[in-house]
Amino acid sequence: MKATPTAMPEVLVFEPKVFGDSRGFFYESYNAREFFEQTGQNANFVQDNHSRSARNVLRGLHYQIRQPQGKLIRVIHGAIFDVVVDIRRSSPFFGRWIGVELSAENCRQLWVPPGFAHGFVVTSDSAECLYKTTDYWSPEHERSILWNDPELAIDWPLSGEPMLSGKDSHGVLLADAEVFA
Ligand SMILES: Cc1cn([C@H]2C[C@H](O)[C@@H](COP(=O)(O)OP(=O)(O)O[C@H]3O[C@H](C)C(=O)[C@H](O)[C@H]3O)O2)c(=O)[nH]c1=O
Repeated sequence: MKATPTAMPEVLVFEPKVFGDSRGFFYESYNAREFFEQTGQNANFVQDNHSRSARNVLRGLHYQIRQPQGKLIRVIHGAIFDVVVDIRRSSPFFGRWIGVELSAENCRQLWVPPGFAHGFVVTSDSAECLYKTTDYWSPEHERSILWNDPELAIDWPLSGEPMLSGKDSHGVLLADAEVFA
């Protein structure tokens, strides 16, 4: 598992070693020892999530203001443009975003530590995402930042208007959001 820092160095792209043969392929999708070696963190993942979305579905930008979740995201069908926003006021990257293509094809995974808002848009006909989280879902602590906040100016690869949940249609601007110290 090779880990590559992104423009926000705490956010890492993992590329697993994929063993292909005439039967298909095999790879370790998670290895706690390797995760620690690559991140220096003993992530205690407590929840696995699985979502499926159609093209142009945009989920996000979500975070939990309490019980913030670290997330290890991968795609097992289709492709997404995965976006992370640093919402830690003390960070030199506060208000900055990065986007990474995760797909069943590239087998890449994204490690998003606690302290970031997370979202993605589906760029294939459909996509299935699996992700581990380091804390439990806590709906009362869930917050949404508006996907098209002009201050963030995220360059979403959209083909037309995105398909949003009611919650995501009413996200708040970063300037008005509860953020981390
Ligand atoms: C997140 C979550 C949701 N739910 C229930 C609540 C709703 O009845 C249903 C759909 O929830 P929601 O519309 O919040 O799902 P997403 O829009 O995919 O939310 C996720 O999308 C972005 C990309 C994230 O990073 C988070 O993991 C998460 O916020 O699943 C649960 O039962 N457990 C959970 O952990």
